[in-house]
Amino acid sequence: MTSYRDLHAQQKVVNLEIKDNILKALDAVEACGSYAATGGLNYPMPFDIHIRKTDGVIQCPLKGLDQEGFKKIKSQARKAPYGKGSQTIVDQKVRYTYELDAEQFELQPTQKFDAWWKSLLAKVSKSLGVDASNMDVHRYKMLLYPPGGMFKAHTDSEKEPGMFGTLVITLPSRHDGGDVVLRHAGHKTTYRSSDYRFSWAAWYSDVRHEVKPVESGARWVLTFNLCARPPPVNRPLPSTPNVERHEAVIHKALAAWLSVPGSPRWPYLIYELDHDYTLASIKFNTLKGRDKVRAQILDKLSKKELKGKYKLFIALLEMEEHGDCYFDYDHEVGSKNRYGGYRAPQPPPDWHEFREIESTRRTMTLLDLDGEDLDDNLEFDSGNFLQKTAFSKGTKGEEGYTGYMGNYGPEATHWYRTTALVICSWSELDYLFPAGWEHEEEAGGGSEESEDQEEKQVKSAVRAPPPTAAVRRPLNVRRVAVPVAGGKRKIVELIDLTGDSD
Ligand SMILES: O=C(O)CCC(=O)C(=O)O
Ligand SMILES: [Fe+2]
Repeated sequence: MTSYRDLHAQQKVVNLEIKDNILKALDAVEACGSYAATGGLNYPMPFDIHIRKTDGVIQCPLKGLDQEGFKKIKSQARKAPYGKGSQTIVDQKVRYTYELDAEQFELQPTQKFDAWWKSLLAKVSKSLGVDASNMDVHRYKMLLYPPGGMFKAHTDSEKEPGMFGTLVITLPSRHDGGDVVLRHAGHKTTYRSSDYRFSWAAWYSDVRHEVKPVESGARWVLTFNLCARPPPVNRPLPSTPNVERHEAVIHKALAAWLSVPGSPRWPYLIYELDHDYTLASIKFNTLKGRDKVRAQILDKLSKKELKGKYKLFIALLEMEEHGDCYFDYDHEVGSKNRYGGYRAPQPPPDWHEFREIESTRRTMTLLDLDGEDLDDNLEFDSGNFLQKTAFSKGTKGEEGYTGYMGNYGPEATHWYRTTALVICSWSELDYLFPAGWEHEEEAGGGSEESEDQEEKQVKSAVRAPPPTAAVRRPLNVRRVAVPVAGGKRKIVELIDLTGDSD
């Protein structure tokens, strides 16, 4: 007969397997890029633009397009058509923008152009998950959107052999509206070119996208065809990442975890992100590359197929290690040298190894995907990390050090920080919020919702009252070791009063 102990041990093995499968499923997302990517560019631009005319050239105003510049460019342009079946037609209700062909204008590079272009293409190819050395980029059109200018939802046709995507560079011209909304496999990305002076966006050709009407000003862009090099004959073109396949694998792995009956399963799981984010930048819509794809998949599953089963958070986590450390008396207190002279104490090194450690792990901030800051300073268990070594990415953290104090040996504190996604089972949210939490229960089940409804979805109000036992401290505290009398060091807390402290 199997004993309770054996059963327990078996369950533990099953649970470890479940955890491992979730880790593998999330790590696998690493293999693919995003279906679309966007980013800002540093001004000034490393090129000038000339528009060719029969009787000369128009030098484009790159400080920002004004009325006069707009008129000049428009005078050389035509209304852009769009493809309808095998025809191209002009219909202002579907597409309203002016266009110039690649032959009508010239980019005149400055000295910095080559390095700039290389680094831009590296960003584009990395975010789309394409090998940069196999990508050619061909200038295609200059587009000018007047107020009211727009382009209804469409996918891009293959403008030349090997084309698999589009790159857009938005040139300096003030405008409101004109957002490009990109949708793929139930996911949505918005490229708000009006937020930048100079910026880029890229997407795979099969990604459905629309340019929302420009409300004021003019939107001025260059478009480029992203092509596979050399044009493949029997080789498939780079294509949109198979987000659905990843989604299915992650769904299965999470469902296995969520269906384990109660304890001893992990009530919440922590997945360390690829990139580092600061308190200011840690938000769902500022996640980068694969972090974003992972968060999008987990978010979608939590709202659809696994609705009501788990809640997703983004967190900035801190591990604090405190303890006695090894001490070199002669080094830090000073000593006599062999000629009877005195050797002055040396400043302690920046980093000390511990003899014994006590460690605690806390959240510095915990946000839901709407950016709502739910709490900080919640203790968490590193056993919930999916990665085998938590805080693995970081190099050495920060150290606070108290030197030799007569009766006491030297002590040090090390702090490490990392950012992570926290996936918490709905029924066990109180493990994460031990002092209790209030929420509007999210209905279980996996009903499909329309995109509009989804956007309007009422925020689930998870509120964690301050933990009673935990000491709350301001978020933007930095602890540093400062020298004090006698060549010693003391840990002080520096509080940045300019930022928002909790
Ligand atoms: O204006 C843009 O950013 C995109 C234009 C576009 O979708 C296209 O030319 O196919
Ligand atoms: Fe397009």
